[in-house]
Amino acid sequence: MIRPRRARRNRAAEAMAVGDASGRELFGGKLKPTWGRHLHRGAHTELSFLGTLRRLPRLIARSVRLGWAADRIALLVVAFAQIGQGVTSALGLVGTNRILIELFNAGPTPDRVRSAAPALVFVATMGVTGALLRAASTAATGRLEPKVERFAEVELLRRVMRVEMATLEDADFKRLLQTAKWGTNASRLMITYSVQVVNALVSLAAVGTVLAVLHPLLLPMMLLIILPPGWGTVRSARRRYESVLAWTDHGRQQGEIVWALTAQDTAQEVRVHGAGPYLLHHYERMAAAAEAEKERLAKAEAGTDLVASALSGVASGLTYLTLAWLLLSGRADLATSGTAVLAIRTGTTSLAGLVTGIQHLYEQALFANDLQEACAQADLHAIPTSGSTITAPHRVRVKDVSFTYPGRDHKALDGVDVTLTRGTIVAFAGENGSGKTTLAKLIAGLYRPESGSIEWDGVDVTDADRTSLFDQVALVPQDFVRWDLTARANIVLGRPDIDTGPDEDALRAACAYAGAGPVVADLPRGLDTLLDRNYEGGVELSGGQWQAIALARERYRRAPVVIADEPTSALDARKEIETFARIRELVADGTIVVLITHRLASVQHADHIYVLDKGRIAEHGTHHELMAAGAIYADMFTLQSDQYGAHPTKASGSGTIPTTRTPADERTSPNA
Ligand SMILES: Nc1ncnc2c1ncn2[C@@H]1O[C@H](COP(=O)(O)OP(=O)(O)OP(=O)(O)O)[C@@H](O)[C@H]1O
Repeated sequence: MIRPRRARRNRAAEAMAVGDASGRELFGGKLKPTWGRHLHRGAHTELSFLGTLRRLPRLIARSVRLGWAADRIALLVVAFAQIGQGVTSALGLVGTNRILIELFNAGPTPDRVRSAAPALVFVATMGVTGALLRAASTAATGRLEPKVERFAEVELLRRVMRVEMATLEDADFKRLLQTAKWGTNASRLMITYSVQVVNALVSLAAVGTVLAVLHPLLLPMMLLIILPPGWGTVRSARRRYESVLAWTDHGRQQGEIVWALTAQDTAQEVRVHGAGPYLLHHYERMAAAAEAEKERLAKAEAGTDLVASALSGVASGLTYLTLAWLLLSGRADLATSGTAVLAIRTGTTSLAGLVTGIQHLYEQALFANDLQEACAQADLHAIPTSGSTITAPHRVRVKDVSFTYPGRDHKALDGVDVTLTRGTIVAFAGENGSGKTTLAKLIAGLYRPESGSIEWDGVDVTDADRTSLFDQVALVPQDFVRWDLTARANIVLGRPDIDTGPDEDALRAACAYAGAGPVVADLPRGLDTLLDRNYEGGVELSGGQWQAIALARERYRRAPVVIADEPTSALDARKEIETFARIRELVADGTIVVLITHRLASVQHADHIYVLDKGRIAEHGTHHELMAAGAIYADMFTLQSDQYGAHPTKASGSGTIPTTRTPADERTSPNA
């Protein structure tokens, strides 16, 4: 049964309304990302054909600049080959015209063919030259494109690597960076589309010149015939993009549901709470809507194509009628008309290439602009690499420092004063979120104080060459990196040396120090084992084993300031005690150790303890002094030791977890 048209339309509208309702219920509407390659997708559809044309010179100039920076020779070859192709194409048409003139002359056929022969050879030569130039252009473009992409990518990476942490955490910069990453591919595509556009322009110029020379009326005629298909191409392309965009927004919602139904994170609730059938029900409604939307837009596109083809056909008919009139009225000869038909066909193909080329070029340029903007922003917020040089410090002073994270309204640090002295352990204690890690990051030079100053032997960090500061610091951060690389690379990344490669002796010593020896010995390929089980031959380490590797990395770095933030959180009791003992040994050679841990049994051996509370230093002193004060630290310590069934008196301060005695212990332990 054939349904009436209106009924079919209603069915599609109904399916879309139902799908939209599902989308609104689950996601509040269509999912339009504000990042990445989706941001500018289809942006050219908002631009008129003339608007795009106006932007053309700037877009081409941009590609030329990129190409020039990446590979000048390849760029020159492409330019030469493109112009050459235009010239050969024009000369080919002139030659064709000559052949036709000779062939349409009066006289016996063999004579006419003979006199057309030189022109035939000439046209063939132009054809071969054009083919050679096309090949040269293809080869040079193939060489240029990846270089442009690499050039753009390396430019971005080099800058982002050096940007201040605070900038990296800024929401606007993050968004810009997401889109800019697509700019590297866009830079390559800009070359492709620029070549396409230049090729079409040169070809159109060549055809136009030949036609104008043949007969003044032929040039406007060519415009008449090529404009309708040009308009049709713009409209069709716009429709296609709209279709893709509409489908993509629906598809994205479906993608989210597919993920939710198959992911491990959601598996429990999908099963126990009955979330599975509910989500699948909405998935099916959305799928039906997406299909209806696709169908509707496909029909609209077909209609546009039909109108464009009809217009093009009418224009062609008019043009051929005009040609016939020129011919019959003696205003043009048969050879000129034949050449004009050939030229117009070439011109039509070129125009279609020009239109799509410009559209793509414009879209890619938006991504490339973001890349340029991200590079400029990164330069603006780059970590300074000039200024006073910082060397192994005797004293680091944090003076009245305050700091607020980007996008946060409360201070993470508020008027903090801390002193670190050579050959001592300084511990930061305090509740979760009190500011310990933030303070350590500021000391490591990862953030700049909002107010106050941090001085390394009197040199204000703000005026210093920050790379020289980083050189003095080794980190065992709370969230240390588990590089998906070999065990060797994981340790060597503590102080990578591009020129000399890994120091094997130091590597072994670092493993021994960190207790990573048995971990490495158990690995199938020892230090060369890949620590990523997603790949063949790769293994996954336990949390404690990873922590040993991170500690080995810190040791391999051998820096005069060591910042250890919860360095034993994943270790068992024995390894924890051993690790703290080794960390304490570091001070013997003058190292400054900043220790952050909630395990107060280990903190008690520090030379000085700073207790943070809501971003402020609430109290500080030795373990003994703080226990005697009977405030925050004493409460925390007593709470922890109570868990082990021991009740140290506030003044005695002896922990229940046995520790190894070190020179630092001798200086600070109340039991010494
Ligand atoms: N990258 C960040 N961006 C925004 N806010 C942050 C960031 N890191 C920490 N904060 C906030 O700054 C404050 C201090 O955090 P910090 O990590 O320094 O505390 P902490 O004492 O080390 O905590 P914990 O004991 O849990 O490790 C907290 O309010 C935290 O939410």
